[in-house]
Amino acid sequence: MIFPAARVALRQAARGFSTTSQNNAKVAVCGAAGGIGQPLSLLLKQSPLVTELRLYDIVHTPGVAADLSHIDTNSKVVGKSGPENLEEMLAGVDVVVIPAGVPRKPGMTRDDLFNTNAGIVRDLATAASKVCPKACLAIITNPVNSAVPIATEVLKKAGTYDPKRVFGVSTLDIVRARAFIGEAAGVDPQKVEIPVIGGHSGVTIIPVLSAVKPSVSFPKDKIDALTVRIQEAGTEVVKAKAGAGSATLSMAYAGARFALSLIRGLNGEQNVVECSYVRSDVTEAKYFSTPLVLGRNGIEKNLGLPKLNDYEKKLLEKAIPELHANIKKGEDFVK
Ligand SMILES: NC(=O)c1ccc[n+]([C@@H]2O[C@H](COP(=O)([O-])OP(=O)(O)OC[C@H]3O[C@@H](n4cnc5c(N)ncnc54)[C@H](O)[C@@H]3O)[C@@H](O)[C@H]2O)c1
Ligand SMILES: O=C(O)C[C@H](O)C(=O)O
Repeated sequence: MIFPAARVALRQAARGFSTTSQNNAKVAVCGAAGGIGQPLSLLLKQSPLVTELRLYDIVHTPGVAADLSHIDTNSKVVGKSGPENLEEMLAGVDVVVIPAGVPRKPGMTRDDLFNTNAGIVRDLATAASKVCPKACLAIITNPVNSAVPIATEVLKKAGTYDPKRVFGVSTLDIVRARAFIGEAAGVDPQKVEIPVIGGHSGVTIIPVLSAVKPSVSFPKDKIDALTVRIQEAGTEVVKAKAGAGSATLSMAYAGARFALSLIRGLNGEQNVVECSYVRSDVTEAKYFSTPLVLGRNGIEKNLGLPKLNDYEKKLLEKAIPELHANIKKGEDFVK
């Protein structure tokens, strides 16, 4: 028996190209000179799926671009600073990755970043709506739970909104869950599969430990500890960095994984699945992260809620009011 994905690959091979050889993606990174932006750009520069990398920041971007452009991979790198160059950097790109904005310091919540970062996301989405209206937006900037509604409202006003193309990047929650579960269960984290659903802050982060593959069974106290650690992992890093910012390297890894998955989907590769915080009717919350099949138009299919046990249903109940409040705050900012 030939599986559907294999059948597609065979058909494409017969037509003279493979699913991964259509590497013609133009990617813009906004916030490219920052703690996340620099290593994220490095990882994208290393990928054969990226043919052009456009780097934008309010400072230092030409230097980062000059540095990266000396790497011997087959992609062009350009970088410009300052709002007067933003539209040029975004024009016609396929994917815009946004790690622009301030990070947390110890004692702050992600929501405390709203006042500074909301305007940054609004302005970047406004520029994208003008010069790359078909691009997929991957928003890393916190608070993600409010930033995605902000970008959505901006694009709606501009008449360019496509819910299949606006993503809040929650991939770091998956990456962390795999690392912590791998460590706890004594298995290779790369072999661990787990959906982390909901949003990207505290109680809105819902690791579905009952769905872990390969199946592992943890006692109740371990499930509690793992759940809280995954929910509070960002704060763990903020505390450890002691005022020098939040996760940057693991976020760059996660951001690159998500951006490259988007490109693989856009290229027509089959069965590319990632969890991401998107417009959703899966729960009462207008935006919610669930596993998504990525394809030529962004979201190909929302795979919906995984089966939840009673413990996970309680986590979901706790997450919804917080998500409602975060979403409303983002929407109200643009209205
Ligand atoms: N989604 C996640 O899982 C996740 C993980 C880690 C961090 N974050 C968030 O990512 C953001 C960036 O974190 P960081 O550690 O890279 O911060 P950073 O301060 O090191 O870098 C941010 C960069 O954004 C730039 N910037 C500021 N205003 C801009 C604008 N208007 N246009 C373009 N660039 C602009 C700054 O000049 C800076 O270079 C923060 O909001 C942080 O909370 C999200
Ligand atoms: O915790 C933060 O402020 C950054 C990010 O959202 C994270 O999860 O590491």
